[in-house]
Amino acid sequence: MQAKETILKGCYLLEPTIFGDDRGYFFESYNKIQFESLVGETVNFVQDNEAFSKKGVLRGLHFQEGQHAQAKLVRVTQGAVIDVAVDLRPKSETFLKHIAVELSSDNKKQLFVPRGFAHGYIVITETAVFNYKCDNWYKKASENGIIYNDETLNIDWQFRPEQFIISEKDKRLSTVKELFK
Ligand SMILES: Cc1cn([C@H]2C[C@H](O)[C@@H](COP(=O)(O)OP(=O)(O)O[C@H]3O[C@H](C)C(=O)[C@H](O)[C@H]3O)O2)c(=O)[nH]c1=O
Repeated sequence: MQAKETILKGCYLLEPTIFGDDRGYFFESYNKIQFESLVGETVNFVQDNEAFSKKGVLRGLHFQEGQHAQAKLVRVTQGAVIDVAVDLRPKSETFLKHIAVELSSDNKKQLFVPRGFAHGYIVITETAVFNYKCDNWYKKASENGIIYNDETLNIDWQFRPEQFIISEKDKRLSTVKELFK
C-alpha cells in the first residue's frame, strides 16, 4: 500500500499493492499497522458501511458534529464515483478547501477522510458500490451537512448526469454561509 497526502492536511489518497496471477488478483484492502504508519496516526475503525447507488446519485456532503465526528476510509468495489472531501476545521490552513478524486473498482484507490471533514460522492457509472470504514458510530442526532452546490465551495462534481438523484434530506442541507455565520 502506498499513500500520498492530499493538499488537505491529514487527508490521504492510498493505493494498494495488487498481486496478480493467472487466477486473478489479491490485495490487502486494509492493514491497521500499515495504514497507521502511512497516515501517521492511530485510527480505530468501529463501523463498516456499504452503499449501492445508480448513476447520478449524489450522497452528501455529510459530517457528524462534535464528539460524534467520524474519520472515514472510503473505497469503491464496483463502478466509479467522484469522491469529495471538504476541510471544515476552522484552524486548518485549508479550511473550506476541498479535493475531488475518482475512486473506482478499477483504480482501487482509497481516500482517508479525517474527522472534521464533510464528505460526499457522485456515481459516474451505471451503478456503484461504495464501502467505507468509520472510526465513530453513526449518530443520527449529530448528522449535519452542506448542500452539494454550495456557492462558497463551488465544487466541480466533474459529472453532469441527465439528472442528479439526491435525497430530500440532502436537498435541504445548509450552505457554508449558514453553517459558519
Ligand atoms: C450513514 C448511516 C445511515 N444509516 C441509515 C439511516 C437511513 O435510514 C439510511 C440511509 O442513510 P443516509 O440517507 O444518511 O445514507 P447516505 O446518504 O449514504 O449517508 C452517508 O453518505 C455520506 C457520503 C457519508 O459520508 C456518510 O457516511 C453518510 O452520511 O441508513 C445507518 O443506519 N447507519 C449509518 O451509518
